[in-house]
Amino acid sequence: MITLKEVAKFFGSFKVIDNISLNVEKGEFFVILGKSGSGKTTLLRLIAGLERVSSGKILIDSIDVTDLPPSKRDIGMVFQNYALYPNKKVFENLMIALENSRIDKKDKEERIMEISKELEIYHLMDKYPVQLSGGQQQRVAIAKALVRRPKVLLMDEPLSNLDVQLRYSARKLIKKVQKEFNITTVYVTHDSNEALAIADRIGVIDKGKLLQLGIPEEIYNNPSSEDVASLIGNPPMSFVKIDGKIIGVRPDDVTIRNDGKYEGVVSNCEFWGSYYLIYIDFIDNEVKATTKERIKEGSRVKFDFINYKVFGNG
Ligand SMILES: Nc1ncnc2c1ncn2[C@@H]1O[C@H](COP(=O)(O)OP(=O)(O)OP(=O)(O)O)[C@@H](O)[C@H]1O
Repeated sequence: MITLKEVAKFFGSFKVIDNISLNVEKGEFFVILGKSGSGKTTLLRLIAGLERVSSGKILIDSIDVTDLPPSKRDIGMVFQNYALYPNKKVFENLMIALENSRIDKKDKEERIMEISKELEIYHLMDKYPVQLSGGQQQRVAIAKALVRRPKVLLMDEPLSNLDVQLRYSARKLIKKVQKEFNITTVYVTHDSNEALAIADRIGVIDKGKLLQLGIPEEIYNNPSSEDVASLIGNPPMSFVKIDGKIIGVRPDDVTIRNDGKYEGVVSNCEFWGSYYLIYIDFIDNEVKATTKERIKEGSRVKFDFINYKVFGNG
């Protein structure tokens, strides 16, 4: 379990992390979601010990690690750039990760074989990193982080260099291995769909503050504020001002019909595969809706909201 107690981090006078307290349970897949610059990477680096907290405490399995260096925290890390030794073969890269483990050579080899089979890199042991595809390098980097069997795995946008197809298979594999080894994981992303797909629980942060903590369904169905709602879902929610109130409505919750209460003009129509996404201008607002058929730009349409969330007075 990882415990953060009122953790704050300043760079100069700039508060990057603002008194964050949270628990990540043993074996939990915890995702930190936030936009660029929100403080995600800094929070992960604080847990790793790559940055020192300005105030607060960090505990791993009830041990206070606040003042310990990364090497003493029993963590594995995977970052965007996979940090493999270019002049070492895959097998040697994995051996280096076990350099300080007090187990004999045979056990080290067994562990490497086990994790390599799991991550489907067994056949790549004699290759140099440069001979591997991005997806293969990423799997080696994960193997490198896991082969020591750390208590905690920290991942910072580990899929961002992969193409779309590979991202899906890689995230499935990460989740499978994480559950099999029951490893407490903190995973940073700015991609809300990725967060919703992979997380046991999500912590949404903005400007260094923890805005909401919950399971994916809670965060999606019941965002606690406009800031959280604006980060979740693709296509995203529209925010409209109606009768002095700010209302958040998802594109799926807008129906186009002849007797609709509202009326506007379609300014854009995009094909998204199984539906079209249309943008409707009305009064000072823009609403996105999904439709089964293409609607020409410039058309007038009537519509209703079948579901929405009120976020306050506008
Ligand atoms: N070493 C540093 N010195 C000063 N400011 C920093 C330092 N590292 C990060 N920052 C600032 O702290 C803020 C948070 O940065 P951080 O990298 O944690 O955000 P992020 O959410 O991970 O963003 P991204 O998704 O773009 O990587 C940013 O405004 C950044 O400019």
